[in-house]
Order: sequence, then C-alpha cells, then structure tokens
Amino acid sequence: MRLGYPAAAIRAAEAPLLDAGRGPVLMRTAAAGLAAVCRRDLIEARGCVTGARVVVLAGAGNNGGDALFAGADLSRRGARVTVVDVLGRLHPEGAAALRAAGGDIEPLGAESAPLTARAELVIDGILGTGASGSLRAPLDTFIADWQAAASGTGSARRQRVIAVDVPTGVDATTGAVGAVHVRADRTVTFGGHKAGLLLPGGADAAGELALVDIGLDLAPFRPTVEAPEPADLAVGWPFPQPDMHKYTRGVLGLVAGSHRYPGAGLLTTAAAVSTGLGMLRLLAPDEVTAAVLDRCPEVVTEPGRVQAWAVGPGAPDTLLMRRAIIEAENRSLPLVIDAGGLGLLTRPLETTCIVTPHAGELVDLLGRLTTGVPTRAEVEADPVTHAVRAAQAFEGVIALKGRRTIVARPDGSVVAPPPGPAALATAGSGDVLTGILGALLATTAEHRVAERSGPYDQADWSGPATDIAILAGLAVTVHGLAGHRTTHASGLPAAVEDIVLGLKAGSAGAGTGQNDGRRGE
Ligand SMILES: NC(=O)C1=CN([C@@H]2O[C@H](COP(=O)(O)OP(=O)(O)OC[C@H]3O[C@@H](n4cnc5c(N)ncnc54)[C@H](OP(=O)(O)O)[C@@H]3O)[C@@H](O)[C@H]2O)[C@@H](O)CC1
Ligand SMILES: [K+]
Repeated sequence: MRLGYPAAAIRAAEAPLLDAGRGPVLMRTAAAGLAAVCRRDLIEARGCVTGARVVVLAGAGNNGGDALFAGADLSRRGARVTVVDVLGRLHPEGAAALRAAGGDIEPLGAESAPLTARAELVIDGILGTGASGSLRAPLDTFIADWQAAASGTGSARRQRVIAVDVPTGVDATTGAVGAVHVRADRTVTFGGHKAGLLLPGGADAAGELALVDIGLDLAPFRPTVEAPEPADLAVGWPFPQPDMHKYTRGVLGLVAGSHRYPGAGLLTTAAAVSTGLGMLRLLAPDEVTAAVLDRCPEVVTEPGRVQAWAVGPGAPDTLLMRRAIIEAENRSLPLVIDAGGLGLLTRPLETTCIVTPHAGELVDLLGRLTTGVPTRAEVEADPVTHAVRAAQAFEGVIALKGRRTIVARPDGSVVAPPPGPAALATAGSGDVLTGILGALLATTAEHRVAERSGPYDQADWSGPATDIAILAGLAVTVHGLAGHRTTHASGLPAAVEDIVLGLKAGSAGAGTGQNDGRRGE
C-alpha cells in the first residue's frame, strides 16, 4: 500500500532534520538514490552509462540541487551531462559538484528546447515541493517547446524523462496539473510519496514511482491517499478459512437485473460468484433468474438471511431495492449501491455504505444531496474534489468510477487504486465491479469485528483492510487486473465476459488460489 502525504507534511517531517544541520546529508542521500535509478534506466535502455547524452533541467532550489548532484554522479561515470539553468539561479554546491565532475552548464535560451529534445535522458529538477502557483514565464514556454521538439524528432527510441521528487507543473498535494507540465516516465521521490503522485493528473504525469528513503519520520502525519497495489491483495483479501461454512464465509443479497436489462443481473452475479463467497441470493424477475441459474446453478433465488447487500445494476425493481436498503439499515449490514439504486439516495444511510457512481451519476447524486451542482466535465476534470464533496454530503464512501477510480471518505481522505486497461470502458464493466465489491463486503462482514485489529493491521497500512474504502480499492485493483489479464492474453480488447473469466482464472492475483486458507502473508 502506497501512502500519499501532502507536501506540507513531508516538509514538516524534514524540518527537524534541517534544524539539526542534516540538510546536506539528506540531499546527498536523495541525489544518490536518484542517480542510481538514472544509471539503471540508462543501462537498461543502452547497455551503459558512458557516452549517454543527459540533460539536467535545474531550477533554483533544492530540487535543482538533487538533480545537479545526480548529474555529477552520471558525469563522473562517463555520461555527457549538460545542465540547463532554467530559472537563472542554481543550488551553489550542486552546481560546483557538477562542474567538478566535468558537466556543462548553460543558461536558458533559444537552443535549450532542441538540446533537451535530443537528449537520451532528461532529468527534471526544476520544481519540487517548493513550487507555488502556476508555472512562471519563461518556464512554461520552455517546457512546451521541448515537448513539441521531442515529439517532432521522429526518433524511434523516445527519450526517457525522470522527474525529481515531483514532475514540474504537478501540484505535489492535489495532483492537479496545469496545461503545461512535465510528463515523466519515472518519478524518483524522497522520504514519502507526495499525495499528488498517486492522484489523477499527477499519477499520469509521474509515470512509474520510485521511493528513496531519506530517513524521514512520517509516523506523526496522516496520509491523505492510500494507493493499493496488486501485492496488497495477499494481505487484504478475505481468503476462505478452513473452519468456515457457507454462512460464515459470507452471504450476499443481490438486487440486479430487470426485464429491460437482464444481462446486468447475470454479469453482477457471475462476478460475485467468481470472486468467491459463501452464497449468493439473487432477487430478480424470473427471466433474469432463469438465465442466471443456467450459468450459475449455485445461486439461490429465494429471499433469506444475508450479511451484505448489493443493489442497483440493470435497473432493478424499485420496491426490491428499497426493501434491501431498509433491511441493511435495520440490521446494520454493509451495502453497495450502484446504477439504478443511486436514484433512491436522497439522504445519508444509517449503515456502512458505498455508492459507485460514474461522473454523470455523481452529478445527479450531488444534485439530490447538495446545492451548487458541478457539470459532468467539472467532475471529470477534478474527480477527487467532487468525490470527497459527495462523500461528505452523503456521509458515506463514494467510489467515483472513471479511468482512475477514486474512493473518497467523508473525512477527505481517498483510496486511489491503479487504473485498469482502456478495455474496461465498456457496458457491463461496472456491473462486474459491483459484483466483486458485493462479494468482498459479504465475505468480510462476519469477521469485521473479530479481526478489526488483526492481521490486516499491517504496519504499512494506515487502517485495517476491512475498512470499506480499502475493500473498494482492492475490488477496483482486482477488476483492473482481470481486465489487464484478458487484454494481454488475447491481444484484443477484453469483453466483459472475459473480465469475469479473468477473475475466475485467479490471476487477478493473490485473490484466489495462490494463498488459499492463509491470510496476512
Ligand atoms: N529540504 C530538504 O530537507 C530536502 C529537500 N529535497 C528536495 O528539495 C525540494 C524542495 O526544495 P525547495 O524547497 O528549495 O523548493 P523547489 O521545489 O526546489 O523550488 C523552489 C524554487 O522554485 C521557484 N518557484 C516556485 N514556484 C515557481 C513557479 N510556479 N514558477 C517558477 N518558479 C517557481 C522558487 O522561486 P521563489 O518563489 O523563491 O521566487 C524557488 O526558487 C524537494 O522537492 C526535494 O526535491 C531533497 O533534497 C531532500 C531533502
Ligand atoms: K521536479
């Protein structure tokens, strides 16, 4: 689990070390980690460091200092390093080290953009956590000119861009990006992940993340973003235990599918069953249950006791959905509400609940719960702010679906799972997610209380995995993995059915098979 901190928290964690005079040591440690990543990438791309054309874009502060010391390291190892002094002032010791190692320094000028575009490796050390406001001229023009020149080179082997701490133009705390910003293949960040590197906008600009430990103590600070990774499934997934029977493993009540949309009932059911649970009770019209039983004969179509509810895919019967919601509230059962169920939400619910709108549905939801409703485009441009707003208005967890799904809690913190493949943007994909999430809620409902501080409480997690927002993050992670798996296996975009098969095949990671009967390894 990657934990993201606001820039202010990272700077506050640095402060006692700086006060103790350890600033230069921190910078040397950061720069050494950065240089190691640069060397590894160069060796991977071209076999060696010697002779590599490297351009260091250095700003005036410590971010530039990191880049200059890393540039000195590469220069000592035979790379041809040129520094562009982008803001007209350089970190003095870093600049001296670079010169002593044989590197060149040039002021920003007309030649800087084409020079940068020709480099094999560009190190972006212009701005880090000290950035404020939008990019000042001529910095913005230079970055745009470089990117235009680089895309116009027609070179078969694209240059690598490594950002120092944060790509320039990305807000380290919110991930907001301006029209012009650095797009990196990799970002080497120091001390702790900046929240903005894990959020929409910033995460795409940052590329792969590498974290260099510089000895910061972040324990006193609360992360604002948790970003699950596939490896977290091995810890957080509710694996069946040997002493379980079908009722203790978890029973999901599902209200999905209708005369108009029978397929949604089938897809949600198939996904829940493939995810694994003790029993699934489906409440739907006969034509839906008949199709489901044909494919999933283990499904029970009678009402009865359940441990969690999932309602909404495929425009189900309103009365059935209302009954499920009331029962969830009366018995304090966890509940996922999707699609057709969202229209019933006009007030906060009296139970643990997660709702899963896409941007358009979030607009409608906000319209029923608040005043000052955003447009769909505004939600898509700033999903985090609007998901948090909805979570606060609804007093519950919101999973705002999109290319990067964001799970927001009312306290303003978010879970940001990795994005799935583009192939997941297809009708029925959301039904599958609801099925996975419903199965997870059912299978964690029973041991929620007993294991609250149990094996899920890993030192590197800020909360137990039975937290509904984390479970949603894991559900999205598995959904994405299943999509990736089927996309890659066939070489063709996945159909929704393939995504369910991807779940079944169990590669969706640690989720099935590999770790049966064990947890927390
Ligand atoms: N401290 C530590 O312990 C460690 C810090 N480390 C590293 O230091 C980084 C933070 O360094 P930092 O604080 O020096 O700020 P930094 O990001 O280099 O930028 C400041 C400069 O940018 C300028 N500027 C600002 N906004 C601008 C804009 N929109 N457009 C244009 N210019 C703008 C600003 O100008 P000013 O506002 O002062 O006029 C000033 O000159 C951190 O990310 C990490 O990489 C590591 O070595 C580990 C140890
Ligand atoms: K940077």
